[in-house]
Amino acid sequence: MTTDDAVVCTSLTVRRGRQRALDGIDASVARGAITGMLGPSGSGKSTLIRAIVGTQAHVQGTVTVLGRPAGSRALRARVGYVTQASAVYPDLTVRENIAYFARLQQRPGDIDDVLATVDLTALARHRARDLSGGQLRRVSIASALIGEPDLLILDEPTVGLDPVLRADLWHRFRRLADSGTTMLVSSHVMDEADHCDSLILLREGRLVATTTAAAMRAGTGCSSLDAAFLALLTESGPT
Ligand SMILES: Nc1ncnc2c1ncn2[C@@H]1O[C@H](COP(=O)(O)OP(=O)(O)OP(=O)(O)O)[C@@H](O)[C@H]1O
Repeated sequence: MTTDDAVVCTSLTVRRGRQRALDGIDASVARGAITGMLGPSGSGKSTLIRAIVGTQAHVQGTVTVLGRPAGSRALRARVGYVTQASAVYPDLTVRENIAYFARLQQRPGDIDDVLATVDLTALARHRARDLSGGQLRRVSIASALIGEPDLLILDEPTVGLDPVLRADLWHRFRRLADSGTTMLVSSHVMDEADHCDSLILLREGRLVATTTAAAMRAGTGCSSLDAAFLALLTESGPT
């Protein structure tokens, strides 16, 4: 972990009911890069994201975001968070949705720039209720981008999208990272690791590894990332 880290989690444990949804996680997110948070359903990805955003209860350990404790008031304008649930008003147009979120920001970005970033310029006047699932996902992302966050956190943004739309979204995430936005993106699709600069791998609330797709393949001898993940699980032993 270095001063270039946007997020540092130390000994992070979260109890949900009787269970530890996260158990002693030490992990970091490098600035200006794409970090993928990968693991099967129920492995703790959303819980870890909420701990980083500062909305998770029963957090033990420390989570530092952009040099401040997670959830600090000063971070509100600097961290964008796109949840799995849609944050789009169906009766408003695409532009009206983004304009609404812009009004919640002290220093909003330019709506036309944000529309262009997510390729929604041509749909700006369409009502959100008439959009496809992939288009709606881009409206949610635009609503977070309008705050010009330093750190953008996306919880399973590609779930349910076809391969073409998924590839398109990853292309846009890369452009955002190249322009200096730190990206933390969760997924349960191991193939998406190839789009990330570094990886946080989770299983049943525990950290399996912090690694890269190349290191996963080299270390396990598996060309398929699914197979490499399964090999890492075997190496890391039973939970
Ligand atoms: N409200 C809750 N109360 C108690 N336990 C919960 C609650 N929500 C989730 N959990 C448990 O916490 C653990 C982590 O869940 P979490 O939603 O963080 O996983 P995830 O990796 O994001 O899963 P998915 O990919 O399905 O969204 C799971 O074992 C889940 O059953």
